[in-house]
Amino acid sequence: MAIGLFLGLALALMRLSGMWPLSATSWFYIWFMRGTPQLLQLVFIFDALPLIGLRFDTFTTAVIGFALNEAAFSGEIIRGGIISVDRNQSIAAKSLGMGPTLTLRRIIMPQALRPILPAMTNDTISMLKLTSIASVIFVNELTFRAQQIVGQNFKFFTVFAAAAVIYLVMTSVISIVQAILERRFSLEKQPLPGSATAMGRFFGFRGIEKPVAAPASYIPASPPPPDPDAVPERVADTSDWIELLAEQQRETREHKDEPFVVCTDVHKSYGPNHVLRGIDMTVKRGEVVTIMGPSGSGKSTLLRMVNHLEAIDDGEITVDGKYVGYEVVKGKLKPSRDLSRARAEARIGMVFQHFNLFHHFSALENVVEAPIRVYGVSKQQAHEAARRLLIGVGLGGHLDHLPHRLSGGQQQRVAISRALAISPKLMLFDEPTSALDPELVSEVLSVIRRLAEAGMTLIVVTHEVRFAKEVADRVIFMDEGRIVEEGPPAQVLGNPKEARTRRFLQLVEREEGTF
Ligand SMILES: Nc1ncnc2c1ncn2[C@@H]1O[C@H](COP(=O)(O)OP(=O)(O)OP(=O)(O)O)[C@@H](O)[C@H]1O
Repeated sequence: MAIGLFLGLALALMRLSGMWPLSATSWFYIWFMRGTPQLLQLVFIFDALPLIGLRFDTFTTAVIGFALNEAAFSGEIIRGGIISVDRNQSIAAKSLGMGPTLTLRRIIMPQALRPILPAMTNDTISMLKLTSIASVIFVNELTFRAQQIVGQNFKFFTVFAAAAVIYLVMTSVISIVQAILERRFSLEKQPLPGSATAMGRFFGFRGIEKPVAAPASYIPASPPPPDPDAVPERVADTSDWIELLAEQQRETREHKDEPFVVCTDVHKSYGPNHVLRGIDMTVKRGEVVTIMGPSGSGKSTLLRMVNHLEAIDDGEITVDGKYVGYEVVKGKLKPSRDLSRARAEARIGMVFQHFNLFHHFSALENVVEAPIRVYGVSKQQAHEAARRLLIGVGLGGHLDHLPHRLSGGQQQRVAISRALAISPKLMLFDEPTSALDPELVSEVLSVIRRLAEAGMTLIVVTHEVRFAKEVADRVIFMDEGRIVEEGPPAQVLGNPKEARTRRFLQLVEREEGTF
């Protein structure tokens, strides 16, 4: 079973890899093993392989046969689990500089295990019962042995009932392991009332579900335990936090107004769709730039290319004088071999429209993950900094809450804290408020406003005209993959030169009222 699972994981990863020889080999193996009777496979290993000098005893034959067969089925179950995890989870991990193995181990597999476990348990139980067919190669397994005993004493009912009880015990053990693992990887880490008994878990019923109150243990004991009542829901007084950020931005202040993000003639296509058509953009150190434009104009694509979440087709982008994820080889730009490391070194924080928090981690765990795993910060230091950041954005009472127990505005504030925890030199915001209810928008915007006050370099894709007027140093308006107009907010938003900008602003004004 264990061998089958291990091989199954390898087959699933091979099928999902972008390399077609691996993917095709895995596909062929799965197709063949699932398409041929297991009985034939056992007979083949036992009778045909000796012809080429591979001779195994009956027990080893059974182990190999079942493991190879199990690998094909578990491979597909594991692949199904992996692809069921939202793609945005790995995009968020990438943006934090996490490499493929770390992302698979820490982010994807713990979430994939939830759908994998029930299917895998079914499969294991089926396999266990199927072991009876090993008797054809004279493996002395349970059913075969029962038949032999019945042949001697003719007590059909007693002997077969005993065999059934032994099977039931074995399959029950597997079901209990499943229940324990499901609980371990459940998003409901806190015990659910009505489902806390082992019997309840075993049989899969939950009793009467009641709303779960946050247990007292939500508030960590040290350092300073924040009182949930004392931390208001609005963004807390963050002088301490702002000081920390302002301290981090010292270099920014010393070199203020130097070019920091430089995009030169950047092009990007998705198939025939030419999304970016020659973008030239410079963002200075400490500058706050908002990018606006109609849907599909390429704003998010441009943002994702700054930290190399998307590759550039033509042109170049530098951040702090360096290419992110490219190296110059013989005068030409080549993708870096270690892209995750390049992203991590660039220290670019990114906040997404749909937050992309890691669903299986609490708010605090979301924030400490990259500092500990990617940047090697000690656990204690990372936890202290994360608490400080989360308290700073008014979430001191929610440190141990999983994302689905937080409102959209709270989730976005965790996402901002997570990006800030890597001490970014640049923050990218991709429509950070467009998935939020109107009353939650201001709590997120006020955090971004504070980052601007701390002197951080920010590029914010947003349609919040009032926010852009108040906070941005410059507004860039994009349409059809080009920059149509850029300048100070008062000019671009108050008195746009281009008819296209005017039309867009009129539409936004109509939707959101006067700004
Ligand atoms: N991964 C992708 N594969 C294929 N096409 C894509 C991909 N990402 C974006 N596009 C396409 O590129 C174009 C620009 O998308 P992008 O998300 O950058 O626009 P946007 O201006 O940010 O729009 P919105 O405000 O709606 O998010 C769209 O036509 C979109 O369908």
